[in-house]
Amino acid sequence: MYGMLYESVQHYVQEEYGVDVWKKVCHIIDCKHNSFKTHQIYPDKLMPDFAAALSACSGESFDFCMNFFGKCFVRFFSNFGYDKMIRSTGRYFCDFLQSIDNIHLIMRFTYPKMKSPSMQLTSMDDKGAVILYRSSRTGMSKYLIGQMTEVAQEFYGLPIKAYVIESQNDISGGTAGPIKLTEGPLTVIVKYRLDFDNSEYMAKRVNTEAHPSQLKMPTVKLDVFLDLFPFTFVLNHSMKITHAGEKIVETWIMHNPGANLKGFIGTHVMDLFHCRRPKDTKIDWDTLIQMRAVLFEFELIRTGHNRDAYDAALNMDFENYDEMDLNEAQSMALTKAKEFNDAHPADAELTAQEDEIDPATGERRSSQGLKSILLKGQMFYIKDVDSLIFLCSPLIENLDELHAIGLYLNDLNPHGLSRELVMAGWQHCSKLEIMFEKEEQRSDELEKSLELADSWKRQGDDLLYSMIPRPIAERMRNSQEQVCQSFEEVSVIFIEVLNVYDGGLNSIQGAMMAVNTLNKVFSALDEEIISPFVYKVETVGMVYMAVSGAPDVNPLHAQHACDMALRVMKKFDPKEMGDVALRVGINSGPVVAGVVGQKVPRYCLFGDTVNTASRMESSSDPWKIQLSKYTADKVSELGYKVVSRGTVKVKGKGEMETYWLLEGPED
Ligand code: HEM
Ligand SMILES: Nc1nc2c(ncn2[C@@H]2O[C@H](COP(=O)(O)OP(=O)(O)OP(=O)(O)O)[C@@H](O)[C@H]2O)c(=O)[nH]1
Repeated sequence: MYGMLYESVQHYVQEEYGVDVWKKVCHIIDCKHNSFKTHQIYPDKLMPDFAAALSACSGESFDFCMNFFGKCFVRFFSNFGYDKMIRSTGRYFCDFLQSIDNIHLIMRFTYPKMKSPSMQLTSMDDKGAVILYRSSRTGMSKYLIGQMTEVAQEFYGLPIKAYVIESQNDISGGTAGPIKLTEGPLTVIVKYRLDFDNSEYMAKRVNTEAHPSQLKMPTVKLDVFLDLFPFTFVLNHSMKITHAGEKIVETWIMHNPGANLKGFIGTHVMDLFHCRRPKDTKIDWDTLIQMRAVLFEFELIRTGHNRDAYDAALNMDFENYDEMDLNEAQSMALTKAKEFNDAHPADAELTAQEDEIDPATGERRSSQGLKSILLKGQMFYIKDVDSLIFLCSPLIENLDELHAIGLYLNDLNPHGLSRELVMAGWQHCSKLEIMFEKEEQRSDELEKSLELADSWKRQGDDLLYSMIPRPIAERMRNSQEQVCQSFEEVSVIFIEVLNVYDGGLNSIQGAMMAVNTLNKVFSALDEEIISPFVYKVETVGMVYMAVSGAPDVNPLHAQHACDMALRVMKKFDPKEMGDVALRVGINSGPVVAGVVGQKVPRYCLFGDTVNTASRMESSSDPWKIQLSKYTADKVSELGYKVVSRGTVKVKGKGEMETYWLLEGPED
């Protein structure tokens, strides 16, 4: 179903129930769409699913929610100016009720893949009317009640009471069944009674029927009608075609090469046509008499198509002909007809061919993959001949379709609007195509720039998170607050790379070498940073600083710091490092952490714990891990092997008892 219907639901649920309820509804049905595009098609089942979810959130019934959604749609489509179209259907609500089908028909250019429902006004009286609704969707019957109620109130100031009097295949509640194109559409039929004050409209109708001008008109010969409407046909009580306009007969011959020219007149209408709209209508005298106010669409059944064959067939009698007299085109027509009948023996008697609906486009496609002609019009009863005449025009959307049917503009009656429709459709389509292409291009460009923005954002985030821990950065982004946090206890690790710079080489070469070595070692250390257990704080010169227990509080910070130090030592083989060596120091204790600086902001740690950890490193030995007593005590209880180094004179700290970390509990 087109996104416009879901846009209206999202808009008004948010407006009337709040954004949080809408989010909850989407969460309940696991709807991933943040918004809906008007002209994009979404699954039908979303509508009843939204209703069921809103019913669960609001406590209203499912039917109430579907009814509410129908009202939302009517309020919403005014944004597109469609309200003008509703108001222009007629003075009275009944005029509107007779035009709903036509509204959808007109909309088919804007919504080319629409599978719209059909609605017929089957009877009316002073106190209201009866509407017959047909759809290939289940679960929408209360949606329509909401729409009709809102249109009556909004556009006609008319309170109505609408209720279902009969229904087939409709389910209120639960999820709409999918439209099963392969097994033929599931047909939902619902008959509604609409109670409202219809007396004024009925009074007006009576006047119209008895209007003096109607009574004085002289009778008109049927041929005049058939000239004025060359695609028209006349039906008798048994639904056989008794008369027909010349263009419809010509088109029928063209589309049915080899058919008996006399096969059109006298044949049952349903042997020659499919009734496309209203869907699944029983074609018999009583029904058509009742539905004279309804717009019908009949599609000509075709068994093939060949313009030349048509020309030839026009001048030959397939019943009796002499092979010798045939001209080239006629023998081709004959051959074509024979080939076709041989290839389609079942179709030879012109049985109705089940044209598929192409699921992708929703278009009518006959077996030859070409379009069939669609006639749209109304049934009128002609008392003088006690027959029904189907006054119609071909519904042709554009020049391509006109050609595909084998017709020309001159075949269309000039006084009708068919020609304008074709040209407008063609211009409209070509304009629409241009607009759609532009729109498509714009949305592709938008898609690309969004992707680019996304990747820049990711790169920016990666850069930011390399300077500031992600949770801190997100806190700062959300609240713009300056982040400064104290931690009761963390473990700070300092690792220094010794003898990187070889003074023997000239300064540039030596520096290049140093940078390469440093980069290799620091990258290897980066691999041992396992978030959220250990966080890299910074590198200053040859010194690499990390912390466990901040920004993510972690009671096992001492173990994680020691584990990282032990992993680092195992990562390097002193024999392969030449003069280069590593020296590690760890200390635990309280720190304050915060982001400092506007340009290139840094996440820094402050406090004596840091200074002491640095001293543990600077007073350590190459390839050794020196722990403060506090850290050593914490980890030795957990199986880590430490050995006292005795007391060490530490700058700024005086005499300190320190420990070497030898191995972890698993080593
Ligand atoms: C005037 C503007 C209108 C527009 C542009 C419009 C357009 C549409 C569209 C695009 C759909 C979705 C069909 C699909 O995706 O296959 C739809 C469905 C529907 N429309 Fe309209 N419509 C309009 C007026 C109305 C009115 C006034 C009514 C009834 C009072 C109505 C009754 C329905 C119903 C019941 C459906 C649900 C589909 C179904 O039951 O199968 N529409 N319409
Ligand atoms: N990389 C790094 N080193 C730090 C940090 N805080 C303290 N240190 C080092 O820890 C050592 C001890 O710091 P302090 O006790 O303040 O001594 P200082 O007088 O500032 O520094 P010295 O000149 O080394 O004595 C110093 O070598 C500092 O450079 C820090 O946030 N990052």
